[in-house]
Amino acid sequence: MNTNREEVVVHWFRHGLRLHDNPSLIDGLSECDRFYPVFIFDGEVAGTKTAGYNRFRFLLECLQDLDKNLKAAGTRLYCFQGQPTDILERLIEEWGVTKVTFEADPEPIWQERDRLVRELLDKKNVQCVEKVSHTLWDPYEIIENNGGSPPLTFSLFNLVTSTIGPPPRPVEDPDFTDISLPVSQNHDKQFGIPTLEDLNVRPECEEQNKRLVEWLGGESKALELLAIRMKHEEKAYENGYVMPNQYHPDLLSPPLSLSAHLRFGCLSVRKFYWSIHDKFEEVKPSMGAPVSLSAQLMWREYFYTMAINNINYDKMETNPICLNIPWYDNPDHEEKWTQGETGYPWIDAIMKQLRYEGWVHHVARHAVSCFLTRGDLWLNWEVGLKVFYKYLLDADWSVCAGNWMWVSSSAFEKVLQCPNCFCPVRYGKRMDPSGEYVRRYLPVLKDMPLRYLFEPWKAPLPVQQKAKCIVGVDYPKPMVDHQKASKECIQNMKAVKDALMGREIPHCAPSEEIEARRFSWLPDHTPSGGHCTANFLCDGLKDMN
Ligand SMILES: Cc1cc2nc3c(=O)[nH]c(=O)nc-3n(C[C@H](O)[C@H](O)[C@H](O)COP(=O)(O)OP(=O)(O)OC[C@H]3O[C@@H](n4cnc5c(N)ncnc54)[C@H](O)[C@@H]3O)c2cc1C
Repeated sequence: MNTNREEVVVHWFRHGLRLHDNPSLIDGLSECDRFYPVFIFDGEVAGTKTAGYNRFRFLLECLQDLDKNLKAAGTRLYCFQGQPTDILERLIEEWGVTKVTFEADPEPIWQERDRLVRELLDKKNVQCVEKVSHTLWDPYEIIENNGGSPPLTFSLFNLVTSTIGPPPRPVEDPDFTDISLPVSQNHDKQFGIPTLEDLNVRPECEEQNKRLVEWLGGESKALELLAIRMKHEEKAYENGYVMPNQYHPDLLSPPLSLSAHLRFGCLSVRKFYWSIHDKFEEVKPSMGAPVSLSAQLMWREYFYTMAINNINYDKMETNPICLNIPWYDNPDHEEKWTQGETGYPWIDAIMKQLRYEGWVHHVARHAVSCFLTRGDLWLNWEVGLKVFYKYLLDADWSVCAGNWMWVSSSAFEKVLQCPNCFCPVRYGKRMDPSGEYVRRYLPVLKDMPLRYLFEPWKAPLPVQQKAKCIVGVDYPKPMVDHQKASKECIQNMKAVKDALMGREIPHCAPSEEIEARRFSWLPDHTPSGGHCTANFLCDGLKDMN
């Protein structure tokens, strides 16, 4: 403890909305006399610039839960609105702040904000402590260990991280004892968490208020879900497989995903990683964890690392790792895709679930992103990215852009080698064999017989009449003919590929085909566990080589 001056610490929450495994918070509480936890709404923090209603609501739930947990520890969350430099400058004067701590925000879109804050703190002679805990490793350390640039392939990425060693284990829980935690009588009025109304955020559609699947933000919920998820993982390991959420895609049950909680940092990614690894060791002692055990978390890490020095990572034209593909410009098609009015029930159900609830399964994301880009509509992936940024609860600037570039063949694959696209009819039938998912999100088709559910335009008129759903009146006709559209896309892709022939492009890529198949979820099995011949794929470039 510094005996000469009172140590007054502000811990500035941005992401990392949790008390557990929070190294910068722990640092703030060590040698501290007076402590204030702060959150600043600056119009951008934690992705609020692009967030729609559901993600905003989720963020406020995270803050309410954080406030509740801080209250139990004897303090409260102090919320402000304004520019971080202005707010912090004011707090330095008013509270006599001597130290500011925060979790490093690894994405380049936050770098200018944090540079300005560091500059201010330096000028004011206030200590600044920033620690990495939103990712498993420090992305800069990975780049340094790869000779100064991000590893271009996923296998190289894994190799480099293995030379660094396993990620750090979670740190201890914070201890607030013997620290002055001032809270004013008027706290809620002065520093309370704003409501959605205060922030002028309203639902985009009425279904958002009667969601079928309830996603709740916050550390308490995240830890509860983690415990459920670990039981699910344990069962999978006992049955001889890993990555259960991907292995048996379940579109209907209550969600077991933690991606939104990871995105806001109300669950520590290191806690998740070590929970999985320790559980595997417990179930299969001395077997050695397979690489695939936490491969999904490694992809998250990979995309963060690839993006950290690339401010144009979410763009096509100015992004050095992204191929410039001459996509079509068709606002009418963009709108139909966005609204879930393509006339393909599998695609439309996914787009509705995305807008109503904010989360859709990985296979569903693949289906709609492939349909928008290289599969059918030949529209720029940036269009889809914007929609995902708005509606996805887990929308991460770098992870989302990375996945879009991948699916659209713009990066992260051996240049344009992806031979397949998904058939929006057969893929739907395969993933939703009972049709329950489509019926849940498209009630207009609830009485359509299963035989026609995924292609209702083929139903004879009396069948449509009986189902009270006339195609072209109650439900749209298909906006494109998939057979024709996908052939056109393949021709377009071939033209792009020919134009690139012989040019050396520094390109990010998976290590090999198995990995690409795993990433795209081109499975060997069906949701019900049976064998899958992958007949939902349309052959593409491989036929043309
Ligand atoms: C077009 C498109 C956009 C996507 N945008 C996002 C996004 O903005 N944010 C996001 O977290 N995921 C995104 N994903 C990846 C993936 O769909 C979700 O992470 C996954 O569906 C979350 O489900 P889960 O938690 O059950 O995954 P699990 O299989 O349980 O994986 C555990 C965690 O690993 C991470 N992860 C899993 N798959 C991926 C992946 N392909 N890339 C990077 N990280 C992954 C997530 O944090 C996830 O919670 C996107 C995928 C596609 C095809």
